[in-house]
This record gives sequence, structure tokens and C-alpha cells, in this order.
Amino acid sequence: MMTSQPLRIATRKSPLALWQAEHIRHRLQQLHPQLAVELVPMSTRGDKILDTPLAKVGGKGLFVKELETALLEGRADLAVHSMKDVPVDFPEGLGLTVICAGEDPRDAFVSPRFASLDELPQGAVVGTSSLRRQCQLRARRPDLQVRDLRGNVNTRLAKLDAGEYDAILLAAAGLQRLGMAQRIRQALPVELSLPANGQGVLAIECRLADSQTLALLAPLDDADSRDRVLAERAMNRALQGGCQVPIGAHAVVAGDQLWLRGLVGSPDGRLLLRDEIRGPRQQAEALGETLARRLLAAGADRILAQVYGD
Ligand SMILES: NCc1[nH]cc(CCC(=O)O)c1CC(=O)O
Repeated sequence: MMTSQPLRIATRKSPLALWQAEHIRHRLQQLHPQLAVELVPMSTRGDKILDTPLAKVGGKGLFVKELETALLEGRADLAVHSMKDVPVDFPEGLGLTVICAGEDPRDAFVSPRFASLDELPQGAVVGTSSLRRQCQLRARRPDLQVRDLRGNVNTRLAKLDAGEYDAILLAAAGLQRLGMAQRIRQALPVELSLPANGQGVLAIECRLADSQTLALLAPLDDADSRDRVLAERAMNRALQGGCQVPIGAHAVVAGDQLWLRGLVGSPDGRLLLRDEIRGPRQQAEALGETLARRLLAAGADRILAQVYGD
């Protein structure tokens, strides 16, 4: 396919975001050798506010708004996102048109001295700012001291290496993408740390009316990943949760079936609700909504009201 205008990818400037944008650029150029693709790096509010817990600065969408404005103003044609950072609602005229095949969805345990979560001594200090990770960690190991840990993946690893923590938790996919898979001491089984919705999945947002770009991107879409994400996000949306809430949602697609597991917890790990549902993958969204309703009825509404009310 020939196009005279280069395709422009809006991206954040963190090493992970740049890697992800480069990755999509590379895949697009393999698909369309004649196409020029360039990156348009930009800063977002989420990158600038690094000292306040994200849940308190209205976490939803902090990392995507500037990218969306660039798309709406025609300064870029697509934005590459980590699926789990994308809010559930989109500005008029924009949408997620591509959901890429999922990579490792698990959380990773990273530590210079200890090989696994269970090997951490009593009272060890673990860094993570994710309420979802905190609550599951505290539920399993109430003795640990959980401390906030912000910044991009490289900054977090530097703080660990400086001795501020005995261990930290990160998404395995982020470390793998950045060529740091060897730092993962233990990939936490999803039974132990249920991932965030969309974890390990890349998604592409663009103008819904831009049929030329949509056609160029279409081969990157993955049907299994799309159904998985539909179920997980439907659950999150029905719980009214952004990415900075103690909610885990993880679906597995096998044949024509979908298995969705969900979790809502209090950050201190004392309340932890789990439930799961299986059904036809064509009903991915309905399955997510049903699971959310069951969690709400079991008390998730009160847990979430507390987190937002703080
Ligand atoms: N919230 C930051 C973020 N967004 C996506 C990833 C990792 C990659 C992914 O899940 O696709 C990370 C880092 C982390 O949670 O450790």
C-alpha cells in the first residue's frame, strides 16, 4: 500500500512507552514496507505528577489524555497504549480499533536477594503503588511492610537496587519488553496475584472515521485477545473502576469458551472478594457485567466506596 503522508504514532516518552510504539512501528513496516511511520513523543500529566498516590489525583486516564488530544487535533494518527492504562470511556470520535495478541499477563516478583515471595523474611519491605498488588500481597503476607513505589519501570528498579526495598512487584510484560526478563525471580501465578484488566496487552487508539489508518492497522488485531479484554473491561466498567483501584480481572479464552476471574479488595488486604464465571466467548461483555454484579452484591460496592472516599 502506498501513502505519501507518514503515519504518526503518538507516544509517551518513558522507555516502556517508546519501546511499545517502536514495536508497533516495526510491525507496521513489516506489513507495509512502503509506508513511512514516525513517532511523536509527548509528556502526559501522569508522567509529571510523581509524588502523589495516583488514586488521589483522580487516576483515570492521566497517561492518555494528551495523546488523545493529539489524535483529535490531527497531530498524530494513532496512539499505542498498554491496555491496562486505558480508561473505559473514549472521547467522541476516538476508539480502540486494535487489540494486539496478549503477552505474559502476570505480575513479577523482583528482588536482588530473595528468590520468591514466600522466601521473604518476616517484616521485609516490598515496593508497589498498585492497590491491586498491595491488597493481594497483604492478604497472603500480612507481616510484610508495603511501601509506595512510583516512577517508570527503570526508576523503580533503580530504587530497588539502591536498597530502598527488599523486593518490588512489576508487570512481567513490561520487564520482558525492555529486555529485563532476567530480573524476574518469580512470575506470580494468577491465583496469587490476579492481574489488572488488560495487563500484558497492547492496544491502538485512533480516529474512528480514519478508514485509511484503520485498514493499515487491521492485521494487528487478535480475536482471542479482543474477547479477553472485552470481558475484563466490561467487569471493570460495571465496577466503575479505573486502573488505580484494587480490582483484578483476568480472562482466558479456550476454543469458544471464556473463563473470567475477578477480585475486589481493600488495600490493607483484610477484605478480599473473589469470584469467577465461564461461558461462551461471544458473550464476553455480558459475562464481565454479570461477574461485576455478583461482586457488587457480595460487598464490592462498600469496598470501592471506601477507596474512593479516602
Ligand atoms: N501502570 C504502568 C504500566 N502499564 C503497563 C505496564 C506493563 C506492561 C503491560 O501490562 O502491558 C506497566 C508497568 C507495571 O505495571 O509494572
